[in-house]
Amino acid sequence: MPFILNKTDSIANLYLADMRDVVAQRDRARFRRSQQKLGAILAYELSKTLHYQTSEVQTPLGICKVHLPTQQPVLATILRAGLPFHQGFLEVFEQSESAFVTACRKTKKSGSFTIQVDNISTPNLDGKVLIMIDTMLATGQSVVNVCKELLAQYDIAELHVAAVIASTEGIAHVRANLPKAKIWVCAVDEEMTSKSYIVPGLGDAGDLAFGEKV
Ligand SMILES: O=c1cc[nH]c(=O)[nH]1
Repeated sequence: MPFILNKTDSIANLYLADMRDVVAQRDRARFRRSQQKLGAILAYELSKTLHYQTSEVQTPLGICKVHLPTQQPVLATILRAGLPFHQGFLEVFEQSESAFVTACRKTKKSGSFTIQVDNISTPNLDGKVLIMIDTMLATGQSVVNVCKELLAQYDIAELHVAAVIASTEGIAHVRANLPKAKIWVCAVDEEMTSKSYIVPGLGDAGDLAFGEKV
């Protein structure tokens, strides 16, 4: 089962409502900030499932036993929409390495499309925990295609997929194609338009954060 943040009431509901609000969205700095905050909150929730080991810290007054993560996950995102969400994760996993992906839609005459992964810039992922961060998990095709390429190249220890809003179809696609991935989302919406925008969703996350693309 995916982890769904808004199943429990918290202040995070406010940031998500802000991202969805057609008037508040006119302020793109606010839109990016809300997304960043949700990234940090989801990263904190996810951190509870990582591996920890006991260690010792010398304080000015003595030695304190602490329980620390054994590694920080690698944070991967798909340009450009995922950048503010990725930044939120990076605020929590401050020492993480990052991977960046460029991908684009190849639309057919019928209106359907496939996702072409153009480039992946990544550190070595062997033995690492990877979090694939994508703001809107709509069809799930981009995330699945990128993760499959990475899984074919590296022996990834643990795979997580994180999104602000996911469609039910996107979640089903990830679960069917990446059965070992753990899914982390802030909310799930039921519907999609014929152009694969999530409904009610929030619109085009990349355009809202960075300006309308031509
Ligand atoms: O609703 C959607 C779906 C994909 N990408 C977006 O930015 N919004």
